[in-house]
Amino acid sequence: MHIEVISSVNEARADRFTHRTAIVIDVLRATSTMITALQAGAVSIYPVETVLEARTLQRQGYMLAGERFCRKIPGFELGNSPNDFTPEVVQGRRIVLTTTNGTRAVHKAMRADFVLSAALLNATACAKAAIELRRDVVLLCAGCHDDFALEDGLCAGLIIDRLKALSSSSVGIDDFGTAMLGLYHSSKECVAERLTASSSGKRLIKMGFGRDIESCAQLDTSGIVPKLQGDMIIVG
Ligand SMILES: O=C(O)[C@H](CS(=O)(=O)O)OP(=O)(O)O
Ligand SMILES: [Mg+2]
Repeated sequence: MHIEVISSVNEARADRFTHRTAIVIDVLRATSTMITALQAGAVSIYPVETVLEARTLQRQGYMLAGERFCRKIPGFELGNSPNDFTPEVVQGRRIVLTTTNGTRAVHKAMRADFVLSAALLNATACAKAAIELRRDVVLLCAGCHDDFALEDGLCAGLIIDRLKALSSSSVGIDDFGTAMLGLYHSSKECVAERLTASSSGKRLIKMGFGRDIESCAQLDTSGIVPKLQGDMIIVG
């Protein structure tokens, strides 16, 4: 198995995904939110790039969720805080999600044979699912506004660590992936601190979303692996 890591959406050329399994990572907060929503019983998540597309789907019974500048979009039922996606709120619902980076990243990865969503919450489950799909793997760090985001790179390193431990075949890693594996190994005793000190973490704290960082910093608390099927993300 060969593993490549793409540092941000900006670097995500379509040809990097062909014949591969793509793992999209947006720890703060979109992919953590997707995992939490599906864990809480949401039926599906429809990732869209614009607020207008989301509003159009509201008439078809979708629950609208997402953020701009970290805050809930006016008229939407939910923002991008994983803690708001409780069973009471989302069980049985079809959700449309639009966020600044994460949902854009899912769209960039759509050329892949399979598209999975990962965060710290489901890293090991996601690595296992990727191994079962028997393709080379490309990890797409969503990043922030086209730049690399530390929390996504750290999670990529964690998933590479798990892929290496669990794969029965030999594993080759590109240079950026090797660097992210090193980042994970040097951070594993202080994951929450790394998230808090990251640019995205500082921004979320400033905006009053510090509690979300605590939730997103949990390792392997979920066995849910969101998987793209057509336009929808469902439990894989
Ligand atoms: O809602 C979030 O945490 C971010 C917003 S921003 O890019 O940090 O302003 O969006 P996401 O798509 O989850 O990275
Ligand atoms: Mg992010």
